[in-house]
Amino acid sequence: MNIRPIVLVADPLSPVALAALGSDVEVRHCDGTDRPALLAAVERADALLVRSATRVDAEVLDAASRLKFIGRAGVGLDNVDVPYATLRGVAVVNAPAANVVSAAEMTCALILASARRLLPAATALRRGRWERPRFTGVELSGKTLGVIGLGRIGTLVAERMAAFGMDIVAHDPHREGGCPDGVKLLSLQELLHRADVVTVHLPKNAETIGLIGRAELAAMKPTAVLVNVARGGIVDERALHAALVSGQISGAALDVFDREPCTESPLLELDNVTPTPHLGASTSEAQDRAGVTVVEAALQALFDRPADSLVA
Ligand SMILES: NC(=O)C1=CN([C@@H]2O[C@H](COP(=O)(O)OP(=O)(O)OC[C@H]3O[C@@H](n4cnc5c(N)ncnc54)[C@H](O)[C@@H]3O)[C@@H](O)[C@H]2O)C=CC1
Ligand SMILES: O=C(O)CCC(=O)C(=O)O
Repeated sequence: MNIRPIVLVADPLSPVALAALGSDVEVRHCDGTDRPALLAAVERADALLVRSATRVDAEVLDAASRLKFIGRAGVGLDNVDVPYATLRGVAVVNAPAANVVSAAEMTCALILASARRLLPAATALRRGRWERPRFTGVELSGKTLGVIGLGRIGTLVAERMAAFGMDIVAHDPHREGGCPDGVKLLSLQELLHRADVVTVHLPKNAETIGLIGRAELAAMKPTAVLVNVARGGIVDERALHAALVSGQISGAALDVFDREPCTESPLLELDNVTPTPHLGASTSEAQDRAGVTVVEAALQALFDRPADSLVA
C-alpha cells in the first residue's frame, strides 16, 4: 500500500494553494483555534499549514511526533514557537513577501479612512443622519507620516503615502543599508513628536511588545492618528483607550488586537477608532501567493524534490 504523507491545513488557505497540494499527499483539515481538535489532528500530520490564527506552541509540537514541516502562509511568525520547532527538527517556512503589498494597501486605506472620518460618517448616514459639518476631515498632503519599522511593509506604505504629498519620517534602529529617497530616520521620540500619522510595521517580539505605551502616546500630537496593521500587543490597548478618550491623540485605526478574535473591547466602542478584523493580508492575490509559497515548500520538504516539478 502506498502511504501518502499527511498535510494538515489548520487555517483557511486559498483554493489555488489547496489545488497546488496535488494528489501526492493526503490533505486533512481542522480548525486550528479548536485546541483539542488541533492536538488530535496534528498527531499524525507530516506537515502543518497555518495562517495567523493557529498557535503552534510546545504543546502542539510535542503532540506532533511525525511532523517535519510547518508552513506559515504569511509574514509574522509570532504564533509559531520557532526555536522549539527547530529543536525538534521541524522546519518552519513563512512567506515573507507574499502579502506585503496587500498589508501596505490596507494601511493606506486606514490612513485615508481616518483622515476623512469615513467610518463614523457612513455609520451616521446609514442611520439616516446627513451630518456634513460633523465630519470635516483633514488633508494628508503636507502632513508628516511616521513609520515605525521601515521594513518591507513600512517602506511600501512610505512610498504610497509620499504620493499623497506626505513627508515621511521613520524609526528603525535595526535597518541595514540605506534609507529610501526622501525618508528621514529619527529616534522614536522625535518621530512621535513630529508625526501627524504614526503607523506601526514591526514584528511582535520581546523587544516590541508594549513599545507604544502611555509615554509614547503622550509624546504624540493631540491631532495625531495611530495606525496598527502589524500586531496587537505592540500598542498597549489600555493606554491607547485612555489616550483616545482623554483627547491625548485624535484617533486610531486598528487591524490587529492583543487577543484575536476581538469582538469585545472598549476600543471598539469609540467613534474615533476604525477597527478591522485582521484583514491586512486578506486579498485573493496575497492569499494565493502566501498559500502557494508554503505549499511548494511543504512538498519540497516532504519529497525532497524541486518545488517547480510539483506545483502546477
Ligand atoms: N495585518 C496583517 O494582516 C499583516 C500584518 N503583518 C505584520 O507586519 C509585520 C511587519 O512586516 P514586514 O514589514 O514584512 O516585516 P519586515 O521584517 O520586512 O520589517 C520589520 C521592520 O521592523 C524593524 N524593527 C524591528 N524591531 C524594531 C524596533 N524595536 N523598532 C523599530 N523598528 C524595528 C526591522 O528592522 C524591520 O526593518 C509582520 O511581522 C507581521 O506581524 C504582516 C502582514 C500582514
Ligand atoms: O491572513 C493572515 O494570515 C494574517 C496575515 C499576517 O498577519 C501576517 O502575514 O503576518
